[in-house]
Amino acid sequence: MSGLLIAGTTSDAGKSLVTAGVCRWLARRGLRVAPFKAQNMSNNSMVCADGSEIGRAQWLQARAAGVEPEAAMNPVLLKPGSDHRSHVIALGKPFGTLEAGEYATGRQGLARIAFDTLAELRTRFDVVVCEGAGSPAEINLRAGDYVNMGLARRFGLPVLVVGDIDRGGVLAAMYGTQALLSHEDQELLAGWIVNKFRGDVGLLRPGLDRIAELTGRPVLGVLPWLDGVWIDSEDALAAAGWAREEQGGTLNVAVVRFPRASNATDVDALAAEPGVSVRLTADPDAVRASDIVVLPGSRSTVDDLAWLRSRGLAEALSDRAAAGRPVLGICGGYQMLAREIHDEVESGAGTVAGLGLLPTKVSFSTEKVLGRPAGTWRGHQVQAYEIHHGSALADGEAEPFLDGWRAGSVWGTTWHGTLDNDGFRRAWLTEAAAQAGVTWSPSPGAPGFAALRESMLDRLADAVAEHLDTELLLRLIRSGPPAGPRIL
Ligand SMILES: NC(=O)CC[C@H](N)C(=O)O
Repeated sequence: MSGLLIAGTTSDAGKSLVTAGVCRWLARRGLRVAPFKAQNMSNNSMVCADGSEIGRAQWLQARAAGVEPEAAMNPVLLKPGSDHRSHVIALGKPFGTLEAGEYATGRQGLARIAFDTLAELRTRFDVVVCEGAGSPAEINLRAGDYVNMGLARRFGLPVLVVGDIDRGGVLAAMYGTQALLSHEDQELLAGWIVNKFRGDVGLLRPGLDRIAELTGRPVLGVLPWLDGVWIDSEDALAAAGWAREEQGGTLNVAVVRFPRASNATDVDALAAEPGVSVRLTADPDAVRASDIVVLPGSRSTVDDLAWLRSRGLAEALSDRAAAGRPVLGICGGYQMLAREIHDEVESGAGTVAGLGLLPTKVSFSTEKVLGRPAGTWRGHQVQAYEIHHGSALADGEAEPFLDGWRAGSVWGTTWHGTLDNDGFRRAWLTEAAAQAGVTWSPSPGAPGFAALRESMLDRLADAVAEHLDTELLLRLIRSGPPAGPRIL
């Protein structure tokens, strides 16, 4: 079998979820499927069983495929720490930093790693479904590209391009994408998928027919907008799908929108809980008014702490703590709650004062901690993962809370993913709601979070089966790009 590359006309066209749906659809047919993204830029990541770190989306796609997530599925992960600098993870482990200007020179070695990894992965799986990044029409990046057409050229992969009709301009984006590609690259372009469609597909049909005619490429199908399919977003907070949905709960949770939020998928499980409304905010009044406030992880703890202060959010958090209203800090957010932070590693700032809401001191070490710890809280099992350089030590009296501490209404842990554990999440929410003076209890019979994720993956695979020309999809995967296609 050959494989496939799923690219997009834009970022956020839905490539990750379409890839997840295709992975599950192929797995249902009894094939051994692996997802692959040569290079991901994201601060939402996951720790695999072997201790390697990969992008959250590839972890989800591996789950969709029913295989164990591993470093090879996302050999290069760039985690932006600022607008100009990314922390590079290669094959699941720290690999230094890359300045924006260094991409051209720094990338060659990374391209080699990605190509070697895909070559090896292809020997172990029946099909590898590759996901592109951004858009292949970013021709300014073509020379060093190893994620989009550069990857497809190297492996002779047929490329399907996903267009986002919800954003508008999808026909122009499809045509324009092809027109901007070189002849060599157009030869690999095999067809189109229209994504996130709401309404009557009959109205769209003449446009689709015309685009197929003009481009000489078939439209494999139109995937509908799927409500409720949003968890495990690739972009930290910015694209959190639940932020776009009406939730209408009685327990209000505010999640502080750090500029460098990381692993913010932690709050997905709160947004999925019946009776809970989650909002992203940078507004001190919202932080004061909400029942519960979550400080998520951060790729740049000290910088995001300074941002917090500059926005008046630090004061709002202190007021909450003084009034006994709950605040939960997770990893970077937990570090900020400390009395003091010593960091010569991530920010190089030395010693800075923390918010002083937990009796802890944090110090950063060059050694990165990657792990999948487990524990219990009030008798509930908790499976978690951790990704950090900074560690907190107690500097006074507090009640143990997972690996961290609780002092009054302020809770903190380095562990991510704790809220995915149904028993723990519901017990903690009940206790935090009581601290906030709100009566909230879990809805009997509400699905667990893992079951919700599974049903989301099933809905994606069902949409692939129902709306795409799956015969053509299989033919492309087996036989590669079409022979002699039209070149614009
Ligand atoms: N995952 C996180 O929130 C990381 C926190 C912090 N940036 C650290 O590396 O320690």
